[in-house]
Amino acid sequence: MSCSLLPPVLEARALRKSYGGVVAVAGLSLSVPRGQILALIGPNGAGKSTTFNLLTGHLSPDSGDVLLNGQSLAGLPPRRIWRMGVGRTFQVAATFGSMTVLENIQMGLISAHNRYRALWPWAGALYRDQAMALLDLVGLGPLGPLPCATLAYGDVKRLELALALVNDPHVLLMDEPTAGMALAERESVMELTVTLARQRTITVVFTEHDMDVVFRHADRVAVINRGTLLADGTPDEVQQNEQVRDVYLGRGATYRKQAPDAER
Ligand SMILES: Nc1ncnc2c1ncn2[C@@H]1O[C@H](COP(=O)(O)OP(=O)(O)OP(=O)(O)O)[C@@H](O)[C@H]1O
Repeated sequence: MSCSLLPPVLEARALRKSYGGVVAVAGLSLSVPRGQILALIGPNGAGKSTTFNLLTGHLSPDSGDVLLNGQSLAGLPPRRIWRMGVGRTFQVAATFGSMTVLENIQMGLISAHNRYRALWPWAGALYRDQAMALLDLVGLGPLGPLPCATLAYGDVKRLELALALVNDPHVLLMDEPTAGMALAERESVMELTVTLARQRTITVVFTEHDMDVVFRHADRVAVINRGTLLADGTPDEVQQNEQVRDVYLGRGATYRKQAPDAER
């Protein structure tokens, strides 16, 4: 996908953030066009999570700005940014274990529609059909009545993906979406994410330590090192970048856009 011809949905402009004496993000600029799937990679401590938290408003930059569809998000609280269409999933899934799978999605929809005053059990009827449709979308329809705490880890990540869709986001930020999963599960969750993102033209930015996942699914890869962009381009360009190979990927590594089955 060509980056330059499409207008950016999300833009980071010269972002800087320090924690005391530690400079975590050191003047980072990045522009993400509509519908693109961008992987943000880099060594431990490079500044990926801090960048994510700056993009979602969970952290305020020391300087610089974040723009959504050209509008500055400076000073806006995370909830407001979420309402503007920036969804997020976390490294550790955030769900209510004591509620059923279906109720979790209903709670998300109630929150997205600002219906907080609706009290359970009366609220149990609210947004049921929409919640079921979202569960079906991520393949969890039959598990709707189960307590969330009983779900397998991969299903919790699917539930989290459905939860991220309750406010119909333009942009989805995913912090290590496949962390802690077995290979087959990683592939299926990532394929589902990409399929849904393409169907709904959602722009996805994800961090990931599994390079097979990154190079198989990303349209574009941005490499962060010491809080700045070391490289930014197509998966092939980034893979062939000498500096990236030295600092992060290693000299011998090659990753392909190919299904794991085809490699066995
Ligand atoms: N709350 C904090 N207080 C102090 N220093 C922090 C804090 N959060 C992050 N840092 C430091 O900022 C730098 C960037 O951290 P960050 O978590 O953004 O990197 P990362 O690329 O996400 O790392 P990882 O891949 O290990 O998750 C690191 O040096 C880290 O130790």
